[in-house]
Amino acid sequence: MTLTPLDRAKCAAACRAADFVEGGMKVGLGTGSTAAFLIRRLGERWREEGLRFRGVPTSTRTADLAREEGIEVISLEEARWLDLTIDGADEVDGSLNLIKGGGGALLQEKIVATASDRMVVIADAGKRVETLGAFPLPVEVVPFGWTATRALIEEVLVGMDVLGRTTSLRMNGDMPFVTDEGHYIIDLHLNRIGNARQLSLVLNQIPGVVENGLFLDICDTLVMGHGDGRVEVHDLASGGTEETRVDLAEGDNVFTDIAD
Ligand SMILES: O=C(CO)[C@H](O)[C@H](O)COP(=O)(O)O
Repeated sequence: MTLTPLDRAKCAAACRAADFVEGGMKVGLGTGSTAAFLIRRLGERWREEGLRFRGVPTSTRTADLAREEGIEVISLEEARWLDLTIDGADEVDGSLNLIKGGGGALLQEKIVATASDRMVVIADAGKRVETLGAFPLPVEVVPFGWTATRALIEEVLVGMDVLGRTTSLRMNGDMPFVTDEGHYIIDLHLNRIGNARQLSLVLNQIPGVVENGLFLDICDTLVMGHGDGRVEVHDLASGGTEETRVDLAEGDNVFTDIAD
């Protein structure tokens, strides 16, 4: 099976980040295709190295995959606090601020990441941007009165430093997409977000808005993969960047399982 350079980049980042998990840790497990590579790799380490840790999933999809891999799954209520969360992202800027929620799991992802000593983001190099906003910003809303909530969101966007102002209700076929918590998602097509902090605060003040996909000052480390197996690890605290290469042969099973 031929794997795309994009899959290789995601897998390289995920395999490198899997090394951050140590025995006895409580680990937040992200959602999405990059996070799926991570969970496969952690499953390998569980079986082959006897690595034992407890995973807190950020979605039912991730919980199912982690259990399939034989990883011990606990809830955030049981864990209370986590050593580490590893998750994907839709966009990452130079300060490691993020847009997340492309997979619709932003609420659990934000709660889990915020309840962690360290958040590590795994991403292919295409996710790196100068300024956030080309990827539509997901906003999770309560279904009750969602059209009124959407109108209020569109109203506040008028005063914001953004380029685009259209919004769309995320769909799943003919029906609205429903999150694990039973909410809807409104995607904001902003193109460029000039002041992410202000936008995040204003959005979360609108009644009916549960949370938005801006993750500001939450990510500590970015592990960015390239299609040739190169991986850059950017650490915010030290300001340092380390470059390594992941032996992709090592991740072959991980690749195949996901690609299938
Ligand atoms: O935020 C997310 C899910 O809500 C994902 O982490 C984000 O969408 C990236 O996904 P992928 O790794 O598939 O590109």
